[in-house]
Amino acid sequence: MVHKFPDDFVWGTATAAYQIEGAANEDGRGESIWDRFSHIPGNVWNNQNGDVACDHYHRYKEDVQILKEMGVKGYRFSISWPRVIPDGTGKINQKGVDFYNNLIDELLRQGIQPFVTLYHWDLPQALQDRGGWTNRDTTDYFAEYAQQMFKQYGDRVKHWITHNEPWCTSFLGHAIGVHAPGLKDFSAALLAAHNVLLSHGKAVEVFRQMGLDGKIGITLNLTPSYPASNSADDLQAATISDGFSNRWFLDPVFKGQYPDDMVKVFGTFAKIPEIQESDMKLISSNIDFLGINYYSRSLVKHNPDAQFGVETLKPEGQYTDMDWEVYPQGLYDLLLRIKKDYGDIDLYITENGAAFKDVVENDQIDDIDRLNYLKKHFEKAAEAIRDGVKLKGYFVWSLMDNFEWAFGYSKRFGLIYVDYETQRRLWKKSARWYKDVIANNSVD
Ligand SMILES: OC[C@@H]1[C@@H](O)[C@H](O)[C@@H](O)c2[nH]c(CCc3ccccc3)c[n+]21
Repeated sequence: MVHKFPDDFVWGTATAAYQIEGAANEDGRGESIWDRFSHIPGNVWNNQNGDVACDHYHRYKEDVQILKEMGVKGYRFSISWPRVIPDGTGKINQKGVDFYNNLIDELLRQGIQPFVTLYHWDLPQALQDRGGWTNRDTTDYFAEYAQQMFKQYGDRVKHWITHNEPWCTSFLGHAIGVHAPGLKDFSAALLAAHNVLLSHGKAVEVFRQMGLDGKIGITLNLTPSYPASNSADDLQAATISDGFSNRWFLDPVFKGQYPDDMVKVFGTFAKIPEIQESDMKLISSNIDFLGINYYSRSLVKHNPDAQFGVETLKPEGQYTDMDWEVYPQGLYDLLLRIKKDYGDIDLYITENGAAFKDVVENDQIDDIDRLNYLKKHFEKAAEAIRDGVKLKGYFVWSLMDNFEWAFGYSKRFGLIYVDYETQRRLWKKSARWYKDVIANNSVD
């Protein structure tokens, strides 16, 4: 069966600064918390780091040429805050600003819409030294940074994403500790989450005050949670899992309040952040779209000995190289739920993709697992649109293989294979297939 997409559907690919740029110490770039974190032995697989990555800082024209050949309508990338404002506040680094000017101009020259993420986890280390996201002042530094970026690029960039995945910034970085800055303090994580959300609200306020034409939103990683049975205990476990993964961020952004059930759950063992009068109104400032990063689902059951009384299961089925279950139905269910529970707002899939082990033979990469993963998820997206969801675009994670955070370069998500020895880019089978999907604007 052929799944057709709307005429103006924005097919794209996504990347992030620290994962692809390299040039970590070049042209005045300041240190980020991921530079610091990745250089501490033990934090990243094989002690790898983003010093060079895909050398995109020097190869951006070649990479934009690949986007052009692929026929993408949009390209989602992030700005490295310490590359443009090395100390996080104050002085601008003109060479850093020029890099993104050149990238944006190159994209527009090729007829590709830039979708810009302001924060994709690479906080300037200078701000971390002052408390980072646990310091409320950082929300003002973020608003200052956002204002500078709107001023520099707002004439050409029409889609802005304030934050990529506040859940990861807060919980992976401050509670679990596997991401920068590597803290293991749940109260710090809740405070960081609040300040990240507040900084989002302050940036939206600045964007509106500047009267720019363009749209602004936020990207959340969302994981639909399913109960292992219909028992009251398992249903409650799924509700708690949904609260931790999704509603802790969706409710403030769209309803201007934290979910009561989760305040009670978290409050039994952690400090709920002080919330000032205007905070929730700012956090729930009207946005133009929601970016959704979807990868997989959670299947859960009640277990009194597990954290929050929730045990995550591993059902039979196919798994990616990240050990994430392949579950396309979760994308459909998630999209319909967002519309039902949070309103009929424009949605973009700002990330979806899969890591599988790639084998290169005669410069060919027959990544049929990745191709089939994407095909199944595209089909579910088409069904959601058919059933009334305002899905406006889809960005595949990722354009090319890149630095996969704590997994280093050991996990490949790219449509394009990167040979890190030579920096050669090779089209995988999935990239050629994606080119056809875009050209036909349909999946069959
Ligand atoms: O793990 C693949 C990608 C990352 O490379 C992106 O930078 C990041 O935005 C992103 N988010 C997710 C889903 C949330 C998640 C992140 C890290 C680890 C586990 C789950 C997957 N991904």
